[in-house]
Amino acid sequence: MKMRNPPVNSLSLEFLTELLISLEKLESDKAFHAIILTSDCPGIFSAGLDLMEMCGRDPTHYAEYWKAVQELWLRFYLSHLVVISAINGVNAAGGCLLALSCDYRVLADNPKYAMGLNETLLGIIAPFWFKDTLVNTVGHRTAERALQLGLLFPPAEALQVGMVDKVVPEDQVLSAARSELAQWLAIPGHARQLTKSLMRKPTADRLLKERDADIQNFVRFISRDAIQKALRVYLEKLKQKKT
Ligand SMILES: CC/C=C\C/C=C\C/C=C\CCC/C=C/C(=O)SCCNC(=O)CCNC(=O)[C@H](O)C(C)(C)COP(=O)(O)OP(=O)(O)OC[C@H]1O[C@@H](n2cnc3c(N)ncnc32)[C@H](O)[C@@H]1OP(=O)(O)O
Repeated sequence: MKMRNPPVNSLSLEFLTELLISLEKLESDKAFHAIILTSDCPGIFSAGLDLMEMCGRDPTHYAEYWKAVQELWLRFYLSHLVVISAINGVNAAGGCLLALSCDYRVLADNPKYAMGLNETLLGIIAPFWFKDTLVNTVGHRTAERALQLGLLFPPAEALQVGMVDKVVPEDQVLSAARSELAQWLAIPGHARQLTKSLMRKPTADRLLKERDADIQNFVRFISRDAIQKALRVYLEKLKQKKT
């Protein structure tokens, strides 16, 4: 699955919906057993959630958007397919969440390709299920520091803290993901799937039990004047970077 939403693969409502539909199609076709998730945007895996979806819109839109974000995470996190990410670019916040929801992560060795949950740098916070997904991957202490500081880890550090499983030269990221896949596909499918569910269901259930409350929290939080201002300032900084 090659993500293509130029220029930065931001996860707009439309793009989230496309990803969901693609995932559902693959999952319902018995011929498919695995996905390699990668990017078609040079140097960028994903810039995360689309800030334009969270800025200057009305509460109904925020609620619809957040429901789609939840849905995408739940579907990827609990997918019965083997999902491996071949991370071939910078990968921020919501994009990093997507990679963390995969079964295995290969990152291209380029110092520009940092990844992490950097929400605090924008003046927002990573929701509890983003946090849980990170804790499940790197452990509590590393997650606590990374989340508070909004750290984006370059490849060597991402490997060291366990955010990714392998770092390879840029031109080998897909072939490394394919080689890894062979090992996962050699395991009897039902045993692997049940084990994945055993490991992940408690985390997913936390959100499933509070889905509506989580949407309301998000809408309340993102609608605050101070948060809207912080997002506008961040977007402005991104634009000014060019001049
Ligand atoms: C008490 C509280 C209770 C409950 C709380 C409940 C909920 C919590 C609340 C909120 C949770 C929200 C969680 C949010 C998750 C996210 O994912 S936020 C997004 C974070 N992403 C980033 O910080 C990355 C930002 N982008 C970049 O750093 C860079 O763009 C890049 C390194 C990815 C690429 O750099 P360049 O190649 O140099 O490209 P440009 O920077 O010039 O960008 C091109 C173009 O794209 C626009 N853009 C970039 N990122 C985004 C984005 N995420 N969304 C929308 N648009 C983006 C950028 O502005 C440029 O636009 P133009 O200038 O060309 O118009």
